[in-house]
Amino acid sequence: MAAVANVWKSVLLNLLRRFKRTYSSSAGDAFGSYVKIVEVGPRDGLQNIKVQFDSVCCIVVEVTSFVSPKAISQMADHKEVMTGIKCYPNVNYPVLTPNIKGFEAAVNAGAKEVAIFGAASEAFSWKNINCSIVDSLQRFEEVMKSANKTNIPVRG
Ligand SMILES: CC(C)(COP(=O)([O-])OP(=O)([O-])OC[C@H]1O[C@@H](n2cnc3c(N)ncnc32)[C@H](O)[C@@H]1OP(=O)([O-])[O-])[C@@H](O)C(=O)NCCC(=O)NCCSC(=O)C[C@@](C)(O)CC(=O)[O-]
Repeated sequence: MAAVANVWKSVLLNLLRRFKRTYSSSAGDAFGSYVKIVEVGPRDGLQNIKVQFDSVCCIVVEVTSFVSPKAISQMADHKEVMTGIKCYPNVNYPVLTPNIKGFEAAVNAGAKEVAIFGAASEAFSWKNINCSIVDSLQRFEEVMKSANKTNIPVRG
């Protein structure tokens, strides 16, 4: 959660800095260092779904990614986030693991479910996980073998 808040915070701060630069003459010191982040995903997302739900309960919350901090610095605190969250019964807390290194780190940090993520195009595969589709499938096979041995569910 901390990672998500950090990402939102940096996005909003960049927007505010740009807005301030553009309108600083009139805005003056209208902007302090305080930014309020309002997560509207559950409401904004659910209002677009026509089906009436009796009740909605998040039973799966994707927590973080065990990826290279050089690629996604916002996820560098994945171990702290994984070990720091309060886990509730009947809720799953999967994490992204693109390769065996990430999988092992995730399991060591207490993850009980992981997700691998590939690409439909070579271009996105290289952009997203810095390897070809074929290489990514070999990496995923390593994760799957280890996950099967340790009885860890994998979302693909
Ligand atoms: C995939 C890699 C790791 C390949 O990274 P790489 O550079 O191709 O691989 P590498 O083996 O050369 O590793 C480079 C450095 O990263 C380290 N490393 C290697 N693996 C890991 C790891 N797992 N965790 C932490 N560190 C790792 C590794 O140890 C090395 O460290 P160095 O020796 O240079 O100090 C890199 O390209 C990466 O992390 N990319 C970011 C992937 C990412 O987070 N993409 C966005 C995910 S969201 C998405 O795809 C959409 C989705 C999934 O949400 C949609 C949906 O939900 O379905």
